[in-house]
Amino acid sequence: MLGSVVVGVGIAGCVRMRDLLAPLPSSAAEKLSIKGFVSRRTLEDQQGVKQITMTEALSRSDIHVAFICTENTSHEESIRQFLEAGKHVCVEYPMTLSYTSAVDLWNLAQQKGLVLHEEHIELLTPDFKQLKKDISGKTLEKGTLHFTGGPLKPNFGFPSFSGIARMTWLVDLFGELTVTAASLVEEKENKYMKMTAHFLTQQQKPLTWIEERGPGLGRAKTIDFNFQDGTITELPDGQREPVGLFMQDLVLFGRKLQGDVSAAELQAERSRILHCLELADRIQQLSENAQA
Ligand SMILES: NC(=O)C1=CN([C@@H]2O[C@H](COP(=O)(O)OP(=O)(O)OC[C@H]3O[C@@H](n4cnc5c(N)ncnc54)[C@H](OP(=O)(O)O)[C@@H]3O)[C@@H](O)[C@H]2O)C=CC1
Ligand SMILES: C=CC1=C(C)/C(=C/c2[nH]c(/C=C3N=C(/C=C4\NC(=O)C(C)=C4C=C)C(C)=C\3CCC(=O)O)c(CCC(=O)O)c2C)NC1=O
Repeated sequence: MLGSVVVGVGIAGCVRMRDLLAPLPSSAAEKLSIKGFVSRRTLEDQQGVKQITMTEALSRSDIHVAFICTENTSHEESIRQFLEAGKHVCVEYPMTLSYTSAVDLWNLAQQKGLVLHEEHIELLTPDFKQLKKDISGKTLEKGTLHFTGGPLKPNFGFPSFSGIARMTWLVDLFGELTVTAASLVEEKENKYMKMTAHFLTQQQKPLTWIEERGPGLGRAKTIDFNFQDGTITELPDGQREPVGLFMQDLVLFGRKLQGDVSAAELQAERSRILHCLELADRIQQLSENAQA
């Protein structure tokens, strides 16, 4: 059994605790058990799980794994502390708020022989799985992905990082991208922002990603993908699955801990994650240059 700690008790942290308390039967997630949670607040027991201090989490020999579920600005430091302490890490996306720090952390994990896993539930949704099937074999001419949502709390970072799930969709569907232009419109007083990023695929086809957040905007994605033989403007309704998204991710993490994921698969995932973080960095630079 691998004793685990959940760091940060928000939406994601609570779901992690729920799933660790009732892992999918006969799956790799059953290898994990929860020993406690860490919070910067003083909290009562959560779902029967006890609060422990960060020092305890880092030093206890029966704790082998940390789930980092805090807001994005604090991921990097927590990941580093747990890796240094010899613990495996599962972090909610985005891993960090810069490409170089992610490379550093990944090297550290490798040196220490530890698993560093970044959650990507957006790739596990039924809609995405169906979209990927529908698109397979088609040749893209141009496309747009427009995300809207409510304002984020502070400390989630630049929108190309907080919204990396949308870019991960594009990269998973269409391959490696190059950023050609990016801009950010921000009305801080209205809690409104709109980021626009333009990409080219390796086949030199244009893709646009819009990340828009503001009060009253519902969480939604609109797509407009033009292919040589037709257009997809609606997300397909995928087949609902009995296993929740975070549980599917937990099973994948568990399989990595057991050494059940092939080196090729690990390498492909790592390349995709680092590529997306590099694009996020580039989008931030271009947007900030445009504003200066
Ligand atoms: N929500 C989702 O569906 C998904 C979230 N993620 C990622 O998960 C991470 C965390 O996101 P999410 O859980 O949504 O964020 P939350 O805002 O719910 O929680 C973030 C942190 O804020 C603190 N916090 C939570 N509630 C309160 C409160 N009432 N008062 C004061 N502090 C509070 C907690 O830290 P502490 O306990 O230390 O105070 C918590 O870890 C992010 O990296 C995000 O990108 C990724 C995919 C999906
Ligand atoms: C109701 C309020 C609500 C909040 C505060 C919320 C927060 C929230 N959802 C996220 C992603 C996500 N959230 C979900 C899904 C959910 N997440 C949920 O909390 C719920 C109830 C669902 C319902 C199915 C998915 C699938 C993602 C992955 C990102 C994506 O698909 O774009 C993220 C990570 C950043 C991002 O990609 O936008 C945050 C902070 N989601 C919400 O729905």
